[in-house]
Amino acid sequence: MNAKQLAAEEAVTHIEDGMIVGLGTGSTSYFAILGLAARMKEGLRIQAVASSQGSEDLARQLGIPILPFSDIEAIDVTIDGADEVDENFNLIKGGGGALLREKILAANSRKFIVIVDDSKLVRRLGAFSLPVEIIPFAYELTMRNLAALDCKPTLRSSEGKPFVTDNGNYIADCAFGVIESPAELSNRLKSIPGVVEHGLFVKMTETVIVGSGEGTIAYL
Ligand SMILES: O=C[C@H](O)[C@H](O)[C@H](O)COP(=O)(O)O
Repeated sequence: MNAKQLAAEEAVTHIEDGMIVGLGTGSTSYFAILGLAARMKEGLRIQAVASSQGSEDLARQLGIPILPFSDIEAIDVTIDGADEVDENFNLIKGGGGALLREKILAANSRKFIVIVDDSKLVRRLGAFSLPVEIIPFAYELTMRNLAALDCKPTLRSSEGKPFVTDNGNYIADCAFGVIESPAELSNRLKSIPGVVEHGLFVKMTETVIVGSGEGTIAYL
């Protein structure tokens, strides 16, 4: 079993009958969705909400019931991956472009479990370019304002065209280098008109499960 799958399958053991589960996005969350479906075959009863169309489609294919958001008050547990995790449990997310919906789910969850392989652990965030979701209107100006925060923004592209998120927006991948203060940068990013959301998750989780290539699982 690979490191991502190890972490994902451990996270799935936290899920109990009757829970509403938030489904993350990405290659690690993929294993969590598979693990939930496997536990449902053994009798677990859950309902889910998804952080991307891709995760929703996968869950439906596997028979996991998806609820409309109008039907829920809160999410019991969300399980999701991350691109970087620092020693204070701050995260960079959005490598797959799903950061906005992921952050909405995480912010509305009683428990947010982060699952990663050990390559994602860093002392300080920033080696991974920070994904920032921006609206397409005048995106060139928004990217100039991002650059003024002392980063190098690159418009994410896919097959020669701008990558478009599930929300119809663009992603600017911002190379900051070491991020000294994630909380301060978060506020500065959110004050730029045109920025919808960014991939810094500051103090949003208390549970990080790490799988390693050696087959071990650790709780941070
Ligand atoms: O937008 C994507 C998400 O934030 C992912 O959870 C993150 O990029 C980690 O992805 P993976 O599990 O594929 O490394």
